[in-house]
Amino acid sequence: MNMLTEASIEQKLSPMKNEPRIKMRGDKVTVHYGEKQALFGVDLQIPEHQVTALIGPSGCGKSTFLRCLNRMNDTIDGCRVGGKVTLDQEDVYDPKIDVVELRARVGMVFQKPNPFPKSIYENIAYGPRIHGLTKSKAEMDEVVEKSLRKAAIWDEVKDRLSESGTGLSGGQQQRLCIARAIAVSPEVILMDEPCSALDPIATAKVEELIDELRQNYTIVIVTHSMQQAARVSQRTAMFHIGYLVEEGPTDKMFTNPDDKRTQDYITGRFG
Ligand SMILES: Nc1ncnc2c1ncn2[C@@H]1O[C@H](COP(=O)(O)OP(=O)(O)OP(=O)(O)O)[C@@H](O)[C@H]1O
Repeated sequence: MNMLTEASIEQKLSPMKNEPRIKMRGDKVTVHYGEKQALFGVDLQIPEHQVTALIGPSGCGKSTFLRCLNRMNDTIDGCRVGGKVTLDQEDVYDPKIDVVELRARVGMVFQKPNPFPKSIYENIAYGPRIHGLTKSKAEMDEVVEKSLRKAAIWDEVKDRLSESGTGLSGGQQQRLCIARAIAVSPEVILMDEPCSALDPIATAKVEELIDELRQNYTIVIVTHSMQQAARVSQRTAMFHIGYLVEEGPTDKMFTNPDDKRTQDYITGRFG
């Protein structure tokens, strides 16, 4: 009889050494908006504790795919998602899934900073409060401070926590929104062109922050900036008219892509 040793079982079950664990996975993902099909059978793995950049010409389906990962497409009338999306191997479209809890585990930062018209403190405290994550004012103070520190904005706002979040600069507002996403202890953070409304200095700060955040979180970012994808991501996925063209390590995608469409896009020949 062929006896499997403990070591060989371990080898079969665990991923190859140095290979990151796969945090999320899209399997033959399709999306329709009414009659119009926007995604065609997208297979994409999102490795844990890495930044995955989604690139491709306007309208190719990057944001649509991003929104499949935390079911934000559910909020769009007439939008239907097919195929499978998993988070830690759990089907996120399973009817048993609590969507509010899913969106706390898979948080989102949008293109335009969108703080609530409330104090800086309340912007952060709101999520932990509705999810019942803290038991006392002292605990909440700690969550607020930690989240703002992790989003690299604590020093700029610590003396004005009761002032409105909307009074901050655009770059500060975006870091506030990142702090708000962090406050509910997400595992994955989705970012849809998070720097497109920011100036180069604020952009550099947010990019630096993304790099620090990946130690604790898995990040998926949609970006139109090839320089940004190259600077912040470890993996890049190239989309074109609803199809995933190719994906791989960012340095390979930018120096030696397999597909001519990727080559043309990253060198600015189309898009
Ligand atoms: N709410 C919607 N209703 C109908 N069609 C939509 C909707 N959102 C997106 N689409 C269509 O789906 C396709 C993919 O759009 P999506 O926004 O995902 O592309 P994108 O690659 O993120 O584009 P961009 O880079 O311009 O933001 C496009 O043809 C778009 O017109």
